[in-house]
Amino acid sequence: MSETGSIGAVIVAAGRGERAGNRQDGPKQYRSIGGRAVLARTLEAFRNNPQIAKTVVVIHRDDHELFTRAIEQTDGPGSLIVVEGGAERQQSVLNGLEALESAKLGHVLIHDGVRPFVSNELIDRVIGTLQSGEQAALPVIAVSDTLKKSEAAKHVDGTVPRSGLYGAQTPQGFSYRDILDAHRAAAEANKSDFTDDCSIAEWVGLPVALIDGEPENVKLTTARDINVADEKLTFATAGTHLPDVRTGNGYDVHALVAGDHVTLCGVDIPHDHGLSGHSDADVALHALTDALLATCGLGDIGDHFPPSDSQWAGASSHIFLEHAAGLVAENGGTVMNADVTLICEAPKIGPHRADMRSKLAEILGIAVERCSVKATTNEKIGFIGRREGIAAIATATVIYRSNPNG
Ligand SMILES: Nc1ccn([C@@H]2O[C@H](COP(=O)(O)OP(=O)(O)OP(=O)(O)O)[C@@H](O)[C@H]2O)c(=O)n1
Ligand SMILES: C[C@](O)(CO)[C@H](O)COP(=O)(O)O
Repeated sequence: MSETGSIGAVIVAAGRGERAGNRQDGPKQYRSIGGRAVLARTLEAFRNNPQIAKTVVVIHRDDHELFTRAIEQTDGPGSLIVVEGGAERQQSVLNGLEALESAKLGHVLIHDGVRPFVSNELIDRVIGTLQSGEQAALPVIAVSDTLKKSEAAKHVDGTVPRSGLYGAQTPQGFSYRDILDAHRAAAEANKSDFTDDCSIAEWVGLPVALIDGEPENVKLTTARDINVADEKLTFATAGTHLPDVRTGNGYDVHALVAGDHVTLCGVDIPHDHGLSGHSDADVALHALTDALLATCGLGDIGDHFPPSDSQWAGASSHIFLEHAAGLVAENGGTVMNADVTLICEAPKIGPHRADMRSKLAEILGIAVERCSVKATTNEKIGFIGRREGIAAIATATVIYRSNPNG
């Protein structure tokens, strides 16, 4: 295909995701669904389509770090162009289109970074419509609910006939030059209230062809949308609706000795003592490793990493948890949740809880919502109460596609 006729994509991901709620792990496009960031999945969908020659992703200026982490969950950045977005979606799209100007595209597809379930067939359908001569292609779903109108959102003012009404999806496809000119004209006219790109095409008088959208191609807008997407992908990985659910628990304890920090759930915490014992003596990761191994009856951490083996002295305990998670996966298991309780008088766990949960999520490759870290003191009773040691109890739940021991 000649350079002039090639097809580009603009993926907008610079929004703040206000309706999904602000959270520590960033706006919705960086939340984990089925173990990978929403945006990583969306970008992969476009990368996997051989017809797309050039892709630009538009991100928020504060999100470079989050974006780098999301990209690590794909095959890498490749020739992806990254630009910063604006205050409104419309501005973000324009920035993305401008960044593609030197690519001499024939057509461009504009897509929401938060529609990760876009299928290859839908991308092909949009491209096919453009290649058949249409100037703009819009995937839609006919409205199927009865529509009510209400100004005050209290009582119904009337019923809107739904015939001829459609919900608009992305990717929306255009002749590159037409949509760039239309966006520039809208910016020049200070019109900034367009919620999709076809509205801008309509505003400049371009004909927009309707094509079939896909019900699965939802826009993740609310926290519920994200939870539903995570469940859908997690169950798809588990590959079953009659799950073989296994629960495992683990317990570990290590002595407090002279030192200046402890490592718990993979997080280094400054402390007036250190922990002694196997590897970095991270009781939490050791207990959780045992809990995971228990779900498939594969013994305990000592069987896999004997304390007598000097290669594990001082080792970082995430190696053990990763290994256990790998065995679970090899046996057809999907980790549904991990729960750790730390039992210690000090240090305080609360300030580190979020980092610990993120660390567990990262090691296990699951959403942070599926990881829990709790702490309790031992009410100054016994060896823990006397600050002689720290203990951890862990529970893991895993769904197996088939009997792991069968
Ligand atoms: N200034 C903006 C606003 C939105 N978007 C992107 O446009 C897509 C669809 O927007 P929406 O679902 O409305 O996302 P947000 O604007 O992030 O959500 P909210 O309105 O709840 O804050 C998202 O991929 C979002 O990241 C963008 O690139 N730049
Ligand atoms: C472009 C869009 O996805 C079409 O449905 C949608 O309009 C963008 O989301 P927003 O919530 O309107 O910003």
